[in-house]
Amino acid sequence: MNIVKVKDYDEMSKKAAAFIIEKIHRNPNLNLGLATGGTPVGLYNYLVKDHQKNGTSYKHVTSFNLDEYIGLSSENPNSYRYFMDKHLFNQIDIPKSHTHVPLGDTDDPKQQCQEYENLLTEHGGVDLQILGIGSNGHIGFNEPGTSFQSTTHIIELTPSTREANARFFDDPNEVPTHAITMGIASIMRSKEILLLISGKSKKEALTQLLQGELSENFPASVLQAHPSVTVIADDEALGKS
Ligand SMILES: O=P(O)(O)OC[C@H]1O[C@](O)(CO)[C@@H](O)[C@@H]1O
Repeated sequence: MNIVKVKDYDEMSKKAAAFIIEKIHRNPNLNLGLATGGTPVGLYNYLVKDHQKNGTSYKHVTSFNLDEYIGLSSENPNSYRYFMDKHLFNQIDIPKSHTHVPLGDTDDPKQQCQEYENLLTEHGGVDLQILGIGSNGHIGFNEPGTSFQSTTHIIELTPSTREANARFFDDPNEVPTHAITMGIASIMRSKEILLLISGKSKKEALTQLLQGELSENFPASVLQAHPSVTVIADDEALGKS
């Protein structure tokens, strides 16, 4: 794992944006894996600024998001489709038809998982996957105990994840109990991974990622076995401030 140490959230976001922009310039047809949550918001702001100022184009990029809450439609402001449209897709020139987020309000979530996994395979997989990490080590919504062999699947969110994500909802009881997430095996098939970690609340997770054993009880530990992972971590996550 290549560890890039930065001062703070802003520097992490800027570095991550530069990393992605360079990949898109090299390969305008990039298959880009995207994450939601608080961590990548600053990164997306920098991608938008760069698109407006320097004209980096996403016309030929295809995107795949990691996950979506079950039961939330794309019009629901808490859905990850809505989040992505708002923070990134509506502000750059990526064709909407090139953007993929699992459908959360489908009648058949199991079928949706299979279709999403097939879509990934049909497109030849993800070239560069952006990841955040939960305090309990989740990547995507793969909670502790998820099989390293898992492909896109339905997951029951842990109380700690629902509690952490309640900050985005008006009422904590509205946080969905289940989500569709790319599996660990789906994530591991990405050719390259960029993991962003910021803030004191992620310090233990980062320590465990770097020093802990490879275990399904800490999903992010699987990244130790991936050949091309870059981690951008700030001082607070590194325990330096
Ligand atoms: O960035 P946050 O909000 O701390 O969330 C951590 C991770 O958990 C998730 O919310 C679950 O998908 C991811 O989007 C994110 O990478």
